[in-house]
Amino acid sequence: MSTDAAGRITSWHPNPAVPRFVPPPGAVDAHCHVFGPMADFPFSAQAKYLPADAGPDMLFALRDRLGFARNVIVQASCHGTDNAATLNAIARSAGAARGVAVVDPAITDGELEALHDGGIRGVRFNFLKRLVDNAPKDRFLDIARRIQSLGWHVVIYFEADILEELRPFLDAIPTPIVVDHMGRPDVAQGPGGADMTAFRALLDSRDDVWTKVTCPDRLEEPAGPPWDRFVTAVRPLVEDYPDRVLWGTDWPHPNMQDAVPDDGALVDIIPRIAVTPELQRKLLVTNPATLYWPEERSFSL
Ligand SMILES: O=C(O)c1cc(C(=O)O)oc(=O)c1
Repeated sequence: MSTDAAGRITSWHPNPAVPRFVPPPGAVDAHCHVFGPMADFPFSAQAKYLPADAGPDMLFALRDRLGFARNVIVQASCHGTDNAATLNAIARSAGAARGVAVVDPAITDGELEALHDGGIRGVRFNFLKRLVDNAPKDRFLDIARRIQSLGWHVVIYFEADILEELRPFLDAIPTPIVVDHMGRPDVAQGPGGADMTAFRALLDSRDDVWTKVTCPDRLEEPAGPPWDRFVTAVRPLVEDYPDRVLWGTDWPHPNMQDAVPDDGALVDIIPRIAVTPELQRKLLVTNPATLYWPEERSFSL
């Protein structure tokens, strides 16, 4: 555990390996965050963790080291509903990042449009009690209806044990849905286990539910490569839903300070879950472009 004198936590690897796998041109790290810097972008009073600074310069250096071209920056829970740090990182990316915001239900339509102008293309609903105090489904649904006209989607983070309870809420969301970290299945159950079976039922219920095949470090305990159980459980999902999967590092790995993953090793998982160049291109290039840079996709199709 790395905590400085001010109690601020470092949850990322100090010197990640350069991966052996070379991502295809235009590859997107579609799930990462920025923390601060705190002097410019203070953390929320409700934050459940107090991280050290992990700002845009560090994120873009990692992107280049890993061989990626773009980032999708997901507002981290420690920044609450103030998206300034995420917007700052997008603005500093020279067009190489877009983002997902967390918004207060009282947000105005004008404020949503300003987020769109700042590169936001979705809102995140977080149901993890260790990360947020409230997850008001009725107010989330209201937001989901209001973002429809912007062409955005909903990103949702929940754990496998509440999937069934969430189904009526999920079914009512009128926009595409992206599920963070596959709704945290127990990957030790294997590809046909109860958690993956329930998650596949959600994917099969409509064709606009997407997922991020991310976080072997979070989903496999004890954490650490080679993450064989993650690969065994997730590879069939990539093969069966090749047009609805996204991949990301999850850097700077909020709350992973006791077992920080090496981002280079995380990238080297990709060819084990997406085993052909075509699957890799969909996972890393065309799928994220469809959600985050749709104006480019309409030209290339
Ligand atoms: O599992 C987590 O602790 C976690 C936290 C956050 C966040 O704080 O936003 O985001 C993630 O994707 C995962």
